[in-house]
Amino acid sequence: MSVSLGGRAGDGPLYDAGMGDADDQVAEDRRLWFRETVRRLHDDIRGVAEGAPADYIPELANVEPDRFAIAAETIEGDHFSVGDCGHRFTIQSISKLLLYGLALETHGRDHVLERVGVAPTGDSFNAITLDEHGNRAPNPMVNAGAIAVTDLVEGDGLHERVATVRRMYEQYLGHQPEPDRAVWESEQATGHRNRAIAYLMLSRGIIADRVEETLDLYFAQCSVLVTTDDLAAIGATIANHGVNPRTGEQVVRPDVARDMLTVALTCGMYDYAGEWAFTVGIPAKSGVGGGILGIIPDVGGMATFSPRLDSHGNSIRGVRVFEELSDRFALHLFDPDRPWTRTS
Ligand SMILES: NC(=O)CC[C@H](N)C(=O)O
Repeated sequence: MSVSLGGRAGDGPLYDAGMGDADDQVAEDRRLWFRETVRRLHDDIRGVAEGAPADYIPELANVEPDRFAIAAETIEGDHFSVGDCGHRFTIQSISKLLLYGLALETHGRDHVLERVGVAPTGDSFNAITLDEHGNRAPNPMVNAGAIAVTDLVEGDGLHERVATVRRMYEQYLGHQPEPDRAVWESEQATGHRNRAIAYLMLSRGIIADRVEETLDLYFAQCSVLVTTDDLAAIGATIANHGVNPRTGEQVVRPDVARDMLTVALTCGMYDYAGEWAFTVGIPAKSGVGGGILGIIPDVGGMATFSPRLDSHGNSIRGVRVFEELSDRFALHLFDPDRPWTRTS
C-alpha cells in the first residue's frame, strides 16, 4: 500500500508531474512539500503567546508554556516531526479515546452504550451532567463518560486494573508507559469535581461501587507521559484500522477503531467539536496537558503539543496547526480534493 500526504489539486507543480513512472517522484515531492510546510508553520505559529497552561490541576501550572511540537506518522511508519517532539507531557484527556477503545474491545458495543452514549454535549468537558434521561454519561470524551469507561477496566483491585491499562498503553506505544507521579497526586488531591461526577453516576447505577479506586485509575491514566512523536504513532495505529504499524500488532479490532474515530470526530474537541468537525474535519482528541492527536483514516496520525490553552481547554497553537494543515493538504474527511488513494 502506498499513501502520501498530498495537496490541493492545482496547488502547484506537484500535480503536473504526470502519471506512470513519475508517480513515485510525485509522492516524494508531496512528502517533501508536506515537511517543508510543517517546518514553516512551526516557525510561524511558535510566536503565538495567547492562552495559558491549565492550572486547575495545580501541578500542570508548572509546565513550560512555550514548548511546541508537531509530528506526523503514516500508516507505513514514515515519521516526521519538528520542534520539541521528544518533550514529555501528560496525555490527559487523549487517554479517553484509548480507554474507550479498550472498553469496546473488552465488553462490546452494547454493554458500553448502556452506560455511555455518543451524543456531543456542547457543555464543557468537566460538566456535572448525564444524558437527557439521567441514566448514561453523555459521551466517552467528556469526564463523565471517561470515568464510566474507566469503571469498565477489568481486574481485581487497583493494582490489577492499572496493569490492564499499562498493557493497553504498551501496545500503542511499543514501550512501558510511565506516569508523572506529581501530576497524578496533584489530581488525586484536588479532583473533587470528578469525584462529584463519579458519585452522581454511582447514585444512578451507571458505575460500580468502587468509586475512589476508579477515580484513582482515571487520574493515573491521565497522568501518563507521552511525547508528540508518541501521539503521532498512536494516531497511525488507529488510522491503520487498529494495527500498530511499528509492531504489526492488532491493538484494537477494525470495528472498534471505526467507533473510536466516530466519537473523536463528533466529541473529541469538547464543546469545540462542532466547529472543529466543520473547519478541520479530522477525527481528533485533545488533552489539557496541551496535546492534540489527529487521525487521518488510511493515512496516518498527526499530533501537536503546546500547553497554551483556550477557554475550551484546547491547545491554541495546536488548533491553528490543524486548521492550516487541513486546509492546505485537503485533509478534511469530506474535502472533495482529498487527494490520497489506496493504490494497492
Ligand atoms: N480535558 C482534560 O484533559 C481533562 C483531564 C483531567 N485529568 C481531568 O479530568 O480534569
